[in-house]
Amino acid sequence: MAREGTEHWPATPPATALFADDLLDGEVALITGGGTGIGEEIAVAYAELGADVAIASRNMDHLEPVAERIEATGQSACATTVDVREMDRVEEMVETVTDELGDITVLVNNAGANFVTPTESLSANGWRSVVGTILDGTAYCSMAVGERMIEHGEGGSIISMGATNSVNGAPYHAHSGAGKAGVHNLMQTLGAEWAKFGIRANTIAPGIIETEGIAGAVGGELPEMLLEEIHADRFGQPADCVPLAVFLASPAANYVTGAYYSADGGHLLPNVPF
Ligand SMILES: CCCCCCCCC/C=C/C(=O)SCCNC(=O)CCNC(=O)[C@H](O)C(C)(C)COP(=O)(O)OP(=O)(O)OC[C@H]1O[C@@H](n2cnc3c(N)ncnc32)[C@H](O)[C@@H]1OP(=O)(O)O
Ligand SMILES: NC(=O)C1=CN([C@@H]2O[C@H](COP(=O)(O)OP(=O)(O)OC[C@H]3O[C@@H](n4cnc5c(N)ncnc54)[C@H](OP(=O)(O)O)[C@@H]3O)[C@@H](O)[C@H]2O)C=CC1
Repeated sequence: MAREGTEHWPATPPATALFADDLLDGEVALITGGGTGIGEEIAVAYAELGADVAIASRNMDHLEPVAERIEATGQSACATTVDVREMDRVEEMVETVTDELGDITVLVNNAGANFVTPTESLSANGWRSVVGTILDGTAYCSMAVGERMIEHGEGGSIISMGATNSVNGAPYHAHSGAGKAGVHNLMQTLGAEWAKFGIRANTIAPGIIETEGIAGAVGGELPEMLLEEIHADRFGQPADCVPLAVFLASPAANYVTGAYYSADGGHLLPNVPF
């Protein structure tokens, strides 16, 4: 099933082959959900490019092996548990990371949740569990880290994982689509409000990326028929999302805020002439 690359749509090379190896020297990055999938790939890439990296999620079993991968690059790591749906846990996380690694300069709101279900079968608790993680979690982490960035006075970069499902509706994952649309709007708001503090806020919107998380969300393997909608004729891999996350964390994006970048192999583009 995995399609890492095809003749016309080869695999995205590792960050070390694309960027200067000191690009993120001096940065302290916090990546929520950094123990699995896309977040893990971003965490390791940031460390390989010189950042100290903190990762946080509910389950320490996910985090410890990734912290070891970060340390193997020679950078410092911090692994700490958090449920991003709870503001007091988020505040504790930010305190722990700041104590261990110093002031956070890059926040990646990557923790996510989804499952596929008809909306008429979606319970209030099901809605809350997903929207709480995606939208409340992104807001709480951005507010807690943003407050520190403002106090510290040296700006920073906030990067949130959106999704292409935020654009044209999200049949059978209404909670996710609505939450991700809110995430993009929130990044635009913060980009506007916090520009005066030198804080940039941007959204990356993956298409369909092969991870254990999405397999769980769709209840098994991704159906092959979905490829008919993807011009690249392959599903994405976590590595396909990394270059945008590196770019947005780096000085290359010093004039970029409120932006929305998709990494979706053309999933959002129409494939019929009418
Ligand atoms: C087709 C093409 C697509 C193509 C899809 C393309 C999508 C691209 C966009 C985004 C993709 C991704 O994010 S992929 C990444 C996904 N990653 C993850 O989901 C990882 C984290 N997930 C989780 O922790 C869990 O799966 C999740 C349920 C979301 C939260 O767990 P919690 O322990 O907080 O919650 P729980 O107590 O288990 O459940 C809370 C409520 O949700 C309900 N619930 C849980 N799973 C349910 C399910 N499958 N169907 C109905 N309802 C469900 C429960 O019954 C509860 O409601 P009550 O019974 O009423 O109490
Ligand atoms: N894969 C895809 O096709 C797409 C993914 N995305 C988005 O990209 C991001 C990464 O997705 P992907 O790598 O596939 O998914 P994963 O399921 O691998 O990653 C989600 C991560 O979030 C953490 N997490 C979930 N809920 C919480 C919570 N309440 N508090 C703290 N951490 C939490 C999980 O760790 P733990 O269980 O330890 O808490 C896990 O590490 C998500 O925001 C997702 O919505 C967007 C579009 C498509």
